Amino acid sequence: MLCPVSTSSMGMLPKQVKIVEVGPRDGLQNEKNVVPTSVKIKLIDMLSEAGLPVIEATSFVSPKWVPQMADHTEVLKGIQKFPGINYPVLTPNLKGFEAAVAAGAKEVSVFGAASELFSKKNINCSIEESFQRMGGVLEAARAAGIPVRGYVSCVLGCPYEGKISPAKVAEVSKKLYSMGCYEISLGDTIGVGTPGLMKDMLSAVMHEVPVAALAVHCHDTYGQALANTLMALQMGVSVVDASVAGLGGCPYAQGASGNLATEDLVYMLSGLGIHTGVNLQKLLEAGDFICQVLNRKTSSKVAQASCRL
Ligand SMILES: CC(C)(COP(=O)([O-])OP(=O)([O-])OC[C@H]1O[C@@H](n2cnc3c(N)ncnc32)[C@H](O)[C@@H]1OP(=O)([O-])[O-])[C@@H](O)C(=O)NCCC(=O)NCCSC(=O)C[C@@](C)(O)CC(=O)[O-]
Repeated sequence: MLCPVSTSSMGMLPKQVKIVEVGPRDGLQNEKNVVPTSVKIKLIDMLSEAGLPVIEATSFVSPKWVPQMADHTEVLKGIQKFPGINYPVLTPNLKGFEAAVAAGAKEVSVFGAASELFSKKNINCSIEESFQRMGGVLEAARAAGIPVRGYVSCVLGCPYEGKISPAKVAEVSKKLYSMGCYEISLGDTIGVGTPGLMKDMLSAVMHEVPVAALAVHCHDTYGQALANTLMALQMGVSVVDASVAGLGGCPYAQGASGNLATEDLVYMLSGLGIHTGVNLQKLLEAGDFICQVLNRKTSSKVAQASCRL
């Protein structure tokens, strides 16, 4: 069993971090070969066993756009629902929301972007039009008593527009928060950010949205995901998205690679004395399971190191 070495003081850090596991959705949506539904269900059940408090199970998007998520209903209905664990799903529009609710979803996420071009590529509409669409989902969710999380993509850079201004990220985040999203997840979709950029972006967003309602969602393309996450934690963020084995990538974000590996995040947080409630050993087993099925080497450094022990 791995034992992270504890550090002494790291300045202001949260005592507890909520990890949002996005592997079954963000991690698998970009896979070329169809991942069997039974494998997705087993992965989610193993992640539940590992104690992740939130597991994003699937997405109710158009199967023409993301074929890998076409089995959303079977996945959501097939998983074991552990008490105290949330299983949110992505819903881009009312059609997706209604299908998600019919399949038993108790929480949904809407997703927008701070980049016009990315918005167009990912959801086929402008940022302004996306507010209308998300507004429809939020209204229906409010009536049904379903909490909604909001994603903002490209917060530290866009594959099509390049640099994105912190002011634009703050504007989109403020809008989603004011429309009723209880939490805003800030996505470095293509993993180009560095801690300095994270600090500037978060400083701008925190003027508009309370830090308690913010989460970070870092991809690791340039190996910066853990450093960027630590910067966010030092600024008071206490919700972090991560993906088992570092799987991930958005099919509509050129150059996007895997997310921050959940195993690496748990190891770091444990070493900092920050509570997550996650059992690292069971998480490693879940990562090992999905990597074997996908015939893929894990991207988690902690998982790689644990194999050598
Ligand atoms: C939003 C749309 C649907 C617009 O797509 P569109 O083509 O503009 O939509 P439409 O309303 O014209 O519909 C086209 C067809 O799709 C169907 N359709 C329409 N909606 C649904 C639905 N919900 N479920 C099932 N089917 C649907 C609809 O019925 C119709 O079918 P047809 O008449 O041609 O047979 C499309 O662009 C889409 O599904 N995009 C999703 C893309 C996606 O999933 N991207 C990855 C997730 S975001 C991400 O990964 C980033 C994140 C969150 O992780 C954070 C980060 O890292 O930055």
